[in-house]
Amino acid sequence: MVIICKDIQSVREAIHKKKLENDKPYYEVKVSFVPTMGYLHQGHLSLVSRAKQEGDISVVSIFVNPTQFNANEDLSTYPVDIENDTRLLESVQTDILFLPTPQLMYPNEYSTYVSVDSMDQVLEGKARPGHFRGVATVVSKLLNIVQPHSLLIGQKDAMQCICIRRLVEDLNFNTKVIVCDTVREDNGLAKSSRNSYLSQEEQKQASLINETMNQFKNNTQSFNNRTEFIDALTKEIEKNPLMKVEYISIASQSTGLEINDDIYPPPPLSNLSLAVFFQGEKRKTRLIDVILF
Ligand SMILES: Nc1ncnc2c1ncn2[C@@H]1O[C@H](COP(=O)(O)OP(=O)(O)OP(=O)(O)O)[C@@H](O)[C@H]1O
Ligand SMILES: CC(C)(CO)[C@@H](O)C(=O)[O-]
Ligand code: BAL
Repeated sequence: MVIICKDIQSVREAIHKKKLENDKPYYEVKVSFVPTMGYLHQGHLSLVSRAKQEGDISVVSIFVNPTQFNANEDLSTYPVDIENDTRLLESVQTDILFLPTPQLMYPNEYSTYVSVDSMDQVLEGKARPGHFRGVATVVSKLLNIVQPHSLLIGQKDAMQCICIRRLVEDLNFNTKVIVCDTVREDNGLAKSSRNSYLSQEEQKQASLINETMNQFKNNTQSFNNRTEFIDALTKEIEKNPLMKVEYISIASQSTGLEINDDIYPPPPLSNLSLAVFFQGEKRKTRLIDVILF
């Protein structure tokens, strides 16, 4: 059974007890941590499986972090299903689930924020002002609470990975950051909690995003420069009238900053990432994806 902890003291005690119960000497027992916003899917579970390989105690948090949402984003409607999440976490033998409330994480007098300044320059940071400040703040708090040896995050959120790596290095957290591959549907659509906003038919249409990204990545020689590449990819995706490209980025995998215009084709291992608004029948959904050149 997964141990469910709703406050900071109890999650620290649960980790301490698990360390004592382990056959290894206390200071050799390793804790792996997977922070999430819940409504779990196979992408999240792949991180937990990796966490179990990396450490002796697996801790997952579910917290829909208000500070990383803008006023016009979907904080109030973000999908929640703690019962099903708990079942899924038990199916992969998670040891501890931390379930804080907004009031616990941000009490009334709360006033400290962590900003990774370089994230203001990356396209995802410009598109979501304040978002990475919220991510960096909550991840710092969670790392201080759980004090894990390793932190497992998903490559799908490529700019978030850059933000968290920078944060961990700059603030000397004693934690190894492990970035895990994106888990996809059979048709290539990256698994995401927000896919639940789309119908099955809409998800099928959304899978064209990844298919088109891969086609373009394999055809860089058909374009003279990066502007032509990005314009053509935008046009191709927007052939579907339900899809509107927010941005397409060709960026360094380590900084998230755009690769210089005169460097074309993009160097191996740079990121091709994007955000697309999908106007579904029920609502508009912001989808992101990333592949490597
Ligand atoms: N398809 C996926 N494959 C691997 N990891 C993933 C995938 N989707 C999300 N993750 C990772 O799981 C962690 C928690 O993410 P989160 O709870 O926001 O899920 P999400 O599906 O990305 O949600 P959203 O739809 O809101 O973007 C993050 O490190 C994220 O990168
Ligand atoms: C890392 C994270 C849990 C911080 O709230 C969130 O941004 C997410 O789920 O990717
Ligand atoms: N996985 C990303 C969380 C967010 O979009 O806020």
